Amino acid sequence: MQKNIRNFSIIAHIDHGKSTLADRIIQECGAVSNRELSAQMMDTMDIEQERGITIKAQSVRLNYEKDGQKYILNLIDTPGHVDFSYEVSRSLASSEGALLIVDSTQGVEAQTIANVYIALENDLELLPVVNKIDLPSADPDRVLEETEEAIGLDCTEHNLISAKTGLGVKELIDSIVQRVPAPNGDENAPTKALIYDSWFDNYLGALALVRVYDGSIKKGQVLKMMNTKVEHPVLDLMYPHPIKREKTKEIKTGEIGIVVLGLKTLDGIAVGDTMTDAKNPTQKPIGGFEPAKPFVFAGLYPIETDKFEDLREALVKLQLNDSSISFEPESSAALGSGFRTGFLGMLHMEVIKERLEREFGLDLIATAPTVVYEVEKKDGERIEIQNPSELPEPNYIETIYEPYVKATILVPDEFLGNVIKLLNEKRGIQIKMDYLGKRVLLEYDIPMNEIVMDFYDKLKSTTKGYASFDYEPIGFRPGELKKLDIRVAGDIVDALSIIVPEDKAVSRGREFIKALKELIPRQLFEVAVQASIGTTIIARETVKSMGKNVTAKCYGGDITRKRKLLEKQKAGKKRMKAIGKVNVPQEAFMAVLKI
Ligand SMILES: Nc1nc2c(ncn2[C@@H]2O[C@H](COP(=O)(O)OP(=O)(O)OP(=O)(O)O)[C@@H](O)[C@H]2O)c(=O)[nH]1
Repeated sequence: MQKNIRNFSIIAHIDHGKSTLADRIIQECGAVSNRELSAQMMDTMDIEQERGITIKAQSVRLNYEKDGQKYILNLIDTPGHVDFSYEVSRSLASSEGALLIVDSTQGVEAQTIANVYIALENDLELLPVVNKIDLPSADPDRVLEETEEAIGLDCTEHNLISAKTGLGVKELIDSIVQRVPAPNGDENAPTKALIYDSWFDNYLGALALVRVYDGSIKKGQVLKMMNTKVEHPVLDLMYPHPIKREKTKEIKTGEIGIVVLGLKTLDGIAVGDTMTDAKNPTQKPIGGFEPAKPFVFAGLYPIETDKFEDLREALVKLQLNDSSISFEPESSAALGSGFRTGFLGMLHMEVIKERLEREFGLDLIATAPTVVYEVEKKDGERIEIQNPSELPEPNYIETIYEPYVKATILVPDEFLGNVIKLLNEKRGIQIKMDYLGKRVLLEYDIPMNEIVMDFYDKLKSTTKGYASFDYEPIGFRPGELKKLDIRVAGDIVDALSIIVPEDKAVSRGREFIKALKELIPRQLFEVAVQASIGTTIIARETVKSMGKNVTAKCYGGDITRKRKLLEKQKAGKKRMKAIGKVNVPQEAFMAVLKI
């Protein structure tokens, strides 16, 4: 019965307590015994637990009884980080309501606002929930007032809770039952279901987590993915649960469930696609499908050149789990053979690199991340550039387009000057500036390239950690851009090339090679480090030679000490990549992030 189903998500700024609340609701509904209750059940991946962040959306089906009526509560946890905003939007599209969690010691933050926009686009009923009221510094009145002001949401009806102690959580569940609308799909229409998450299970193969809008999904039914056109019979159906999934023969209208298709890869099971009956398809798919698109690219190279095939195998395996990664072989004169790999954002890139090293035992060099540029050539052709070294010669280029984002920033007014200065340095364009009590809400359009560098760190350090930040891609705009090359000992190191705004080329080139000079260890000879645009050298530094022999200062006397020094020198080399005659450490490839 649809009238007794409630589908809801939890949205919040990072660390405001989503996962803690999800655990508490699960416990309150008796879905796990106390023995099974381990902290942060909803965050299941190792790296998620270690970093305390939610990467993949998790869902759970719960039973709840109120006034003698039995309800099914489907809780949809959403990823908390900006890199995964597309998953947030699909999770929200699967719900009728959302709990808007605000930390009573912090107040509304950038991500709260960004997520509310997505929720409102999806017409969700928003329930304001003020969390962490057990803390002495909690100020729920101020936080509620701020929520009304920043979001324009009527907060007369709200819940005050402590997800940690459980205070107010039962009342919150009652509010969910009362206020979140029941789904109202057409039970007799052809099957129509939204895939809002998909992943790979070693035993079961590809799994799709779906929300059924119309009709139902039955075991044995042949389903068709409307966008990718993949058709496949349903092998099994399950209800999602963090510990034990329950099998079912049918996922009915308005419900969520896991579809087992027995496919060996995730190909064709795309988040955002619509599933329907292959023989009796629905007329229109659920709107707004866009394939997850990598925004940030970097080269990944094995330090030992014979590990190239191992790296390929590892990437293939990871892609089974995470279809948003893309990779293509590339070769660099400096680094040898590797892969140009695409990620959803910087955090995603770090997580994948860490998993490759940890789970597959690979030692990798990663080049500096870059965004995707679009180049319109003089002959009219438009090409995509994922690697700065591929930029065509200037005389072939008509216009270079770069991706922009809409950045939302909340900052205490005492730091406003610092933040505006930083945004100007990063070529930001102010769209909006509003006061919220003693804090300021800023909206800026800003080139994405400026924020994949160390924008977030700089923002944090210039505001003593008080600013919060979120962003959303808004498309490409033309830019006055140039390729900056780095030469080490006279040779261009392709893996160090970057694309820079023309009017900042000289200053950034200078800073870049200054940083490189510090990172490239002294060699047996003097090494020139230069920045150039085309054939023009715009800056130069010299790494002084260390003299002929590290053992020279031992005067030939102490032979053990001499051997130790030579061994140390040898070990030091291993973590380096030899470029021509010069050994360059991993840090040098990330030096660009510091400028
Ligand atoms: N004192 C107190 N601490 C809380 C409460 N709720 C959550 N916390 C703590 O706040 C921190 C963040 O909570 P999480 O549940 O991990 O936050 P989250 O929003 O899920 O974070 P992401 O998954 O990374 O987006 C943890 O250390 C929790 O223990 C609360 O009601 N009271």
